[in-house]
Amino acid sequence: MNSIELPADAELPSRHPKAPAPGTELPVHYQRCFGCGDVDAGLHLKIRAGEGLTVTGLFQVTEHHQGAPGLAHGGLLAAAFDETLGSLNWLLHTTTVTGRLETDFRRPVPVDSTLHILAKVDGLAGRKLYVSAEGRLNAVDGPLALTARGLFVKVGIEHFVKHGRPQDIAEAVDERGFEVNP
Ligand SMILES: CCCCCCCC/C=C\CCCCCCCC(=O)SCCNC(=O)CCNC(=O)[C@H](O)C(C)(C)COP(=O)(O)OP(=O)(O)OC[C@H]1O[C@@H](n2cnc3c(N)ncnc32)[C@H](O)[C@@H]1OP(=O)(O)O
Repeated sequence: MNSIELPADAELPSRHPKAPAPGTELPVHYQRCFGCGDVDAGLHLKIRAGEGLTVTGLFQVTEHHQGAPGLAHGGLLAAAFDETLGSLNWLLHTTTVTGRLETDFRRPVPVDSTLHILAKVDGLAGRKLYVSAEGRLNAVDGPLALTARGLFVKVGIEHFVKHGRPQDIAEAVDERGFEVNP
């Protein structure tokens, strides 16, 4: 498939009336999520609702996240973007999964950096949610390290029930009654 281009018929969706207020730290959507959950080797992302259709993510890069010596692994950086972009769901009260994610690595990210990620919704066309993000080193206006564009696709809860491992689905149901955006 081709690069992600916002189609001409895409529209900016509305912020859901019950979206978390700007500045609110978003809840963990699933305790065993690699991106935001309580997973030893996970990313432990802290994500907050922003103004409008934006969220901000903080990724503290540790020695456990290396690819090259002293530098963050590119796949983990892409994962941090995937999670932060996915969290835009909280603002729309939708459930989407990543269809396509393009990541541009513009500057190395050293261990001990804090990556400041700003993600936004660019448009919705049918089930396709177009999103983008940038990541800066150590400050919201720090050096630009990564940019990304994503295409997320709306799915129903049955997507997870059908494809997920049964014991994990059961655990997720116990955790939050399968309410995606309570
Ligand atoms: C208790 C748990 C509940 C969880 C709830 C979460 C919400 C909570 C809030 C916050 C959480 C944040 C969590 C973020 C975590 C990070 C996100 C992830 O890691 S997601 C996992 C990785 N992704 C996948 O596993 C998808 C695997 N792929 C699929 O399942 C399918 O391919 C899917 C659903 C993406 C599409 O399949 P189709 O059969 O439903 O639909 P078709 O017709 O193929 O696509 C729909 C449209 O999208 C386009 N499309 C699909 N994939 C595309 C691609 N790769 N590139 C371009 N276009 C694509 C198609 O061309 C089509 O477009 P046209 O409507 O015809 O115009």
